[in-house]
Amino acid sequence: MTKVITLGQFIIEKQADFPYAKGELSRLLRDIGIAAKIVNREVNKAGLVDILGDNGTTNIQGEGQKKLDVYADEQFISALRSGGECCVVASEEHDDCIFIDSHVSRNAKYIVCIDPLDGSSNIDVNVSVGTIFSIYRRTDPGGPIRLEEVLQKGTQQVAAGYVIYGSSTMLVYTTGKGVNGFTLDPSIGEFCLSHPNMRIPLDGTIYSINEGNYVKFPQGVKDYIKYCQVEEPETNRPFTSRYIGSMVADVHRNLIKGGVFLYPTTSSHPQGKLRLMYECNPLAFIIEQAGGKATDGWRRILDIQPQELHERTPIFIGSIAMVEKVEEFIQLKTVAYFQ
Ligand SMILES: O=P(O)(O)OC[C@H]1O[C@](O)(COP(=O)(O)O)[C@@H](O)[C@@H]1O
Ligand SMILES: [Mg+2]
Ligand SMILES: [Mg+2]
Repeated sequence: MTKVITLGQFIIEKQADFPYAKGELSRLLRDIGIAAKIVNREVNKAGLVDILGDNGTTNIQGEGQKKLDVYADEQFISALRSGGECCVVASEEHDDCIFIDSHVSRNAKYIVCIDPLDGSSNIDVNVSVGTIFSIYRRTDPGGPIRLEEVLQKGTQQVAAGYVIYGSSTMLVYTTGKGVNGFTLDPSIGEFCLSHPNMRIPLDGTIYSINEGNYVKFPQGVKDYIKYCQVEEPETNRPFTSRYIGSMVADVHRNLIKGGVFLYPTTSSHPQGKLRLMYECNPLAFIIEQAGGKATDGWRRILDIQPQELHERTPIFIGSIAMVEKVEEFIQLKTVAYFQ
């Protein structure tokens, strides 16, 4: 009988890795786990409760908010507010930071950036969706919180993770010492360690991009897609195209099977579509910790200095060999173009 290790037990156990830890980060991860269970409960019965469809509101991205976007946002913020370890939340669903000034969190030193519900276009059609979170420590504890303390580079993350609400519900996270995955066992209501020390294959045969935008892509990306589709058995090509349309689910698949997820600039999204602070940085931290790579075609995602809360970036993330091939095409094309 394999020993069941719950998320709570694992977090406490791993706390020993951090000599100065006082349990605050552990409690913060616990709070996120609790909110994930509550959101999971609604996702699982979405068709039976009034949680499908549009909320009739728009967020700062100009995107229509889904009822589940708003519900998930409320659950995570309320768990972080009552948990007491978080002093400010930056959420996809709020224009500005939410400063948590409750008596329990007065001395809280953690900052959470969150995409409460990722893959909104898949909510109503019962396809995997997720939650993505990124955690930073305050840089100037004691003083009034300033936006600069939120706009830290991805390299400064102390933890990051995602929840995937799919055929099973999993929580995958890192604190900079490897990546571990936990599956929710509904019979005991606990996330249990199911994927210890996750490693992404160095190479793969899956490419993941919304080819419907092909005409809008930079030439280098178009050339890479053509490269993937060439018949050449020695290099396992043509590769397999897989695109779920929920970043969490596409990146999770590639983490397990190998592959590359691409969301480049397009003529409709000249900066890229996906958000640096609560989509790209946390997933880049996880994939790097699992032995993969994440870039914007030129720079390491984690080295980008954020300027705004909701700024976007192009992203190429996954197996090292595949991401480096994408970079080759992007940089080659660009260099040739300017000569
Ligand atoms: O429909 P597109 O343009 O392919 O975009 C899909 C991408 O947009 C997203 O849905 C954006 O995230 P949100 O759903 O959190 O806004 C990603 O999960 C996904 O990878
Ligand atoms: Mg998202
Ligand atoms: Mg979202």
